[in-house]
Amino acid sequence: MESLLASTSLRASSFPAAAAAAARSPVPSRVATLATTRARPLCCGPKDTIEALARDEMLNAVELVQWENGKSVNDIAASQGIRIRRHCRPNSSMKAIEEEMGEPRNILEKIIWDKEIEVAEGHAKKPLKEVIESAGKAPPTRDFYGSLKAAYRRNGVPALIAEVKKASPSRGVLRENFNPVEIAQAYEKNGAACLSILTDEKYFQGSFENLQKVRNAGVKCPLLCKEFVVDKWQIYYARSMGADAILLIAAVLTDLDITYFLRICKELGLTALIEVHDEREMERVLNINGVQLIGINNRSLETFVVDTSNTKTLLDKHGDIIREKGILVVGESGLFNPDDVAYVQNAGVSAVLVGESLVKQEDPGRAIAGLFGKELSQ
Ligand SMILES: O=C(O)c1ccccc1NCC(=O)[C@H](O)[C@H](O)COP(=O)(O)O
Repeated sequence: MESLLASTSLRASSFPAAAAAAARSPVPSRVATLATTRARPLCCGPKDTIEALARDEMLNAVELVQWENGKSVNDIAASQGIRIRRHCRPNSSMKAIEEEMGEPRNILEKIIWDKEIEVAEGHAKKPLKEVIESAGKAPPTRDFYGSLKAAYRRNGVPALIAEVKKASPSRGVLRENFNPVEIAQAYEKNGAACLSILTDEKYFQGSFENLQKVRNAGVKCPLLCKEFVVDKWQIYYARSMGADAILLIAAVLTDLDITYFLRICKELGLTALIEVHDEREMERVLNINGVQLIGINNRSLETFVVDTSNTKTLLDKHGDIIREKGILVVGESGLFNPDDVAYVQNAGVSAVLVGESLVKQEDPGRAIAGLFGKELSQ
């Protein structure tokens, strides 16, 4: 493949802000050679991302240089501490991919590799242009962020994002008799501020149809599409199926991906919940403009280890800057009782995302009062 920047003539010199930044950049000699560099082929790359961000001068000079020099997506990701690799071969068989790259190193990487193939199939069935049109015709979004803020103020305990979750890779099937609409309605009736609907089929037995069904059943709580986003197609698709918010996982997405996806979310009126698990991811995300909502996952998606002290550790270190920026924090995973909720509330979260401990109960709606030690008002 020819270099993206070479083929689209997106060079620092074409973009005044990038060129100015280049002048200040610590790598002036490399920048100076931009116009003449014959770039190596890219392994793959979010072509549209680079084009759109370069057009709007949102790329800095260093990023441009990286692309111009043919750094692959995986090189750029690794330079940001991202351990999850992309295979970037969505039309190949998994066998061929594994022959080249070895087996996925952990469950998250496995999910992402399957997702790359699944998204390419989605594109083939419903091209991006069509999905964008459908997203444009969807009923307006409801305010996910505002709903969390209001519920926290109203109840004095973290606002609840209740998860409609049938199964998970770490726990297997959580609920045999699974009716997503009934569960969603029970959550809403019992004070959930927002709902999270898992849409991954292979690992969570969820679906985009579940999201659509819940939306069409008249549930008023804003809905988070809980998906493993690797491509903008999924964001438009989620909106077209009724999502009000979408999850973006920092362990998977580069800073550039997050920046670009945030821009798409803004255009669509979607709230983005940016999920972090460790120090490095938190630092990266706090340096990205436009972040409103950060989820701290207590579960490592690579090892499945759940540790609620993760929320406290990250907030002890970054709480001040988070409050200064007006960012809301969601404590995610492994919350089972009022003590767990109080612990993450004291650490500084304004909301919690809870699946297993609710969905496993016979009456998931009634389980909410058990989780908080009191009834929540709607
Ligand atoms: O839940 C898993 O096993 C899992 C595995 C790999 C990637 C993601 C996974 N879960 C997503 C979540 O983070 C949770 O569904 C969510 O935070 C709720 O957690 P819980 O209350 O512990 O069900």
